[in-house]
Amino acid sequence: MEISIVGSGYVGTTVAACFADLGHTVMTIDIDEQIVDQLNHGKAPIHEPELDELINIYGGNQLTATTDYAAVRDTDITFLALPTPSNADGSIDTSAIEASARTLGEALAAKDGSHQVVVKSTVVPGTTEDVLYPLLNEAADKETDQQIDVAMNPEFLSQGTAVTDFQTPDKIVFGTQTDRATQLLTDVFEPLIAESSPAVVETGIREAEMIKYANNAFLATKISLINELGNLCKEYGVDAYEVATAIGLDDRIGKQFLRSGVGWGGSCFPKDTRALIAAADEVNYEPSLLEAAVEVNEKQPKRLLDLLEKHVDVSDRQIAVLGLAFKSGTDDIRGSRAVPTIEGLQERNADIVAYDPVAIEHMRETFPDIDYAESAAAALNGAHGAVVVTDWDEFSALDAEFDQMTTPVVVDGRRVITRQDDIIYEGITW
Ligand SMILES: NC(=O)c1ccc[n+]([C@@H]2O[C@H](COP(=O)([O-])OP(=O)(O)OC[C@H]3O[C@@H](n4cnc5c(N)ncnc54)[C@H](O)[C@@H]3O)[C@@H](O)[C@H]2O)c1
Ligand SMILES: O=c1ccn([C@@H]2O[C@H](COP(=O)(O)OP(=O)(O)O[C@H]3O[C@H](CO)[C@@H](O)[C@H](O)[C@H]3O)[C@@H](O)[C@H]2O)c(=O)[nH]1
Repeated sequence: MEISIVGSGYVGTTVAACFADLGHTVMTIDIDEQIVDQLNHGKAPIHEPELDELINIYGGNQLTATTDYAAVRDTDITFLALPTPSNADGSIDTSAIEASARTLGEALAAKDGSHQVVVKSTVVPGTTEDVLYPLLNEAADKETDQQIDVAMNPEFLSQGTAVTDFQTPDKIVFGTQTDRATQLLTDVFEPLIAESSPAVVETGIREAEMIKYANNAFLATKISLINELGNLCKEYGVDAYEVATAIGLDDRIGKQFLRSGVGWGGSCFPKDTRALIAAADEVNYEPSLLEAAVEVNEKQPKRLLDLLEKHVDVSDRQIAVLGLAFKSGTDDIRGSRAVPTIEGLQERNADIVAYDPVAIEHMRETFPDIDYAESAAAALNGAHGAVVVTDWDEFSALDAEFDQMTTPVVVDGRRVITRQDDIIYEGITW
């Protein structure tokens, strides 16, 4: 099929590459000329395992990029992968997706017949039908029988494993209002369904929008619950990871997302939990549990620093921050727990030396005035203490590097450090 995708960020680029790999011809549209240029030259604009290879194969041929929305007219279906960031009150800022819908509608005015638009962005229930549908159709100004149809197909990929997640999903959700939309989406995903047999959920548009938020709210709350239990375990001298492994054997609980630590970050959990809380406020519902999940999450970086301060006065002392990305496998620092950790260290007047294998350049934009090291070893050399914020594999291999610290105090927020002899080692929940 001929598919267009508007927005070439983490979701848009991954989906574009994977659709091309399924045999479709893909046209991507973005306002950022540099991204467009990179894609056309076979280069991935973001750091994501396996993506470079796919973009290298398809970029510039089966997958082409442009800034011109007119390109959508040559395609059968358009996916919107635009950002939906937080407003100050936590609600979603739909300005980018609304602006895009208007431009898309205007471009589709010159297309004969109807067109299928599918929202992949995370939007609160009602956005697709009540906001985007009218915008698209007002801009397109088509005959009644040629109205642009909308559908919602939420995305569940995780950064760092985006390509694999997209190629082997647990489920695919089609939120539609017409049989034609369901059929078109089935045609798009048919090769993937044949290959990996995911559950296919056919539902309404509002349900699809809510499924995405419910999914993320559940996972974020699950981590906050294990963090709360973990904090309690630590007080009792109990290893939270042993407890988590045992409770995870109960199928009703499940093994995944039970890694306690310095908390959840990323571009989705913080934004989506806040959006759901703000949406609840709109309908006068008080989401106490979600609010508590956020509260627990916000406290974890402080707990990490309190543990550090148990052993070392950080003021005017070199403190190593190991890991800046919000999780391993990505250079994304959005919502990273490294941000409040660094802020807390700054408030305590520490001399921060931070290291991450791929995310330093992004963090430098947020914290231009702290020092960055080229390796974990360099960050640890001479440090009075270290905090581990991201679960990069390479931190597990650290050993003699700790001997180069002035005082070897290591507070692990992710349970990745394996050397624990002859250093002062604290796990956040163990
Ligand atoms: N990042 C994830 O892991 C993930 C996973 C599932 C769902 N989501 C959701 O998907 C959506 C996109 O997220 P993302 O992380 O890919 O965002 P992103 O910020 O990485 O990418 C968005 C892209 O849209 C482009 N853009 C902005 N305005 C535009 C316009 N008017 N026309 C064309 N292009 C425009 C930007 O230049 C950028 O390249 C969000 O709603 C997010 O919540 C994200
Ligand atoms: O047991 C765990 C699992 C994760 N995390 C943290 O939780 C955050 C989010 O991790 P993860 O969910 O793996 O990454 P994301 O890329 O943010 O993916 C989430 O957000 C995406 C955007 O909505 C969804 O599509 C995915 O399904 C959902 O997992 C990270 O800071 C992790 O360190 C923990 O602390 N403990």
